[in-house]
Amino acid sequence: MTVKQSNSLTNTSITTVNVAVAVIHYQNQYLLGFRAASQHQGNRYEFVGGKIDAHETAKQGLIREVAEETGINIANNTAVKLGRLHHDYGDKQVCLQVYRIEVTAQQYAQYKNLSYGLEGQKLTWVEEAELLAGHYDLPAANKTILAWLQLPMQITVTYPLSHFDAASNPIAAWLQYHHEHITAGAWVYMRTKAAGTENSIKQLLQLRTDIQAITPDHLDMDKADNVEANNQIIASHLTQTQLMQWSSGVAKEPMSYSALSTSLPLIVSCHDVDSINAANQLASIRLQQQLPPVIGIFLAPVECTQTHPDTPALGWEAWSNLANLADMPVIGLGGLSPMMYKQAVLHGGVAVAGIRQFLK
Ligand SMILES: Nc1nc2c([nH]c(=O)n2[C@H]2C[C@H](O)[C@@H](COP(=O)(O)OP(=O)(O)OP(=O)(O)O)O2)c(=O)[nH]1
Repeated sequence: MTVKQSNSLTNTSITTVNVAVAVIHYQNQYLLGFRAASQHQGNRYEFVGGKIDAHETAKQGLIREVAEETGINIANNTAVKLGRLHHDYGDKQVCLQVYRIEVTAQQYAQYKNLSYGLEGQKLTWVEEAELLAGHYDLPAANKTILAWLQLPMQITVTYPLSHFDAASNPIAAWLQYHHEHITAGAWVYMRTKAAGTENSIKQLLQLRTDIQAITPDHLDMDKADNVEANNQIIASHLTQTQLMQWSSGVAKEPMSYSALSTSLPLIVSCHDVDSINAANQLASIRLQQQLPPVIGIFLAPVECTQTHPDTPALGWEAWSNLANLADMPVIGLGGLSPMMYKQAVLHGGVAVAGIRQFLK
């Protein structure tokens, strides 16, 4: 069933098909369907899903479609909102409302040998690493979903350089501390909160080739002495202030697109409704311009923190309401520990991040 939606970017009325998409997995096994040749985007793999009926919410459509196509009842599973994305296929415009659902061990045991769905379509469980490496031919819109799925369950944030002000050489102290205390294989947001730290970040990446980095958007990593470490940099980060500056620039001159990283996916920080709306606008423009997507937002502070004692905490309920507004995966930040991952998921998040409790 189709719905009319107003596209705020072009201000024209277009017909968009709202689709519920279920990224169903059990640990690192993901369920894919195969679209029949006669269907739109036929002969491609897909996540289970289909059109949301006019009387349904996205989650109701998701539960119905999964049951109709596979027989799996996900009504009692947690559906984690990954995001919403518009895609123009030329012959059809879709708005995919994407959720990740981990089935239970019992459900997996019951359905792991399922090779055909209830509508006669082929179904297959595939390895996460192969799916994310692009080994399965999915519709073009799914490229963004795969980028979202790369996000880990937890992200470490570095201490700012100022934390080491008492040391005789704060930069050396920052480097040594993080060299020793970052956990193996971590994703690390390199928040030094200081200019001219490109080389320190690069040195840390050379010392810790096992980690992946999110670097501040204003840092020009190409300026670092040698840039081999760049393949460890997987995203660029925008503060809420940078995001709002970008947004007001676009409001003044709608056709302008300022020089945010065009080579890397973005992760942005948000604290309120206005910044989430700006992040959604940024994500939408990047999709239209076929630039690497906004893969997540840090939504903070969930709880009070030592680093920002004067900033009032949102609390999980307000955090959850804000997280719902975001068109991309949401990462909890502020006073959290890795143990709070499950709580974040129950409130609509995909990951947790922090400094102290994420370092060893
Ligand atoms: N199910 C699903 N659809 C996707 C994915 N990616 C993507 O671009 N799409 C598009 C393809 C289709 O244009 C649209 C889904 O519509 P559909 O035709 O499968 O919906 P439906 O099951 O209600 O279909 P039908 O019975 O009316 O044929 O969304 C995906 O991963 N899963």
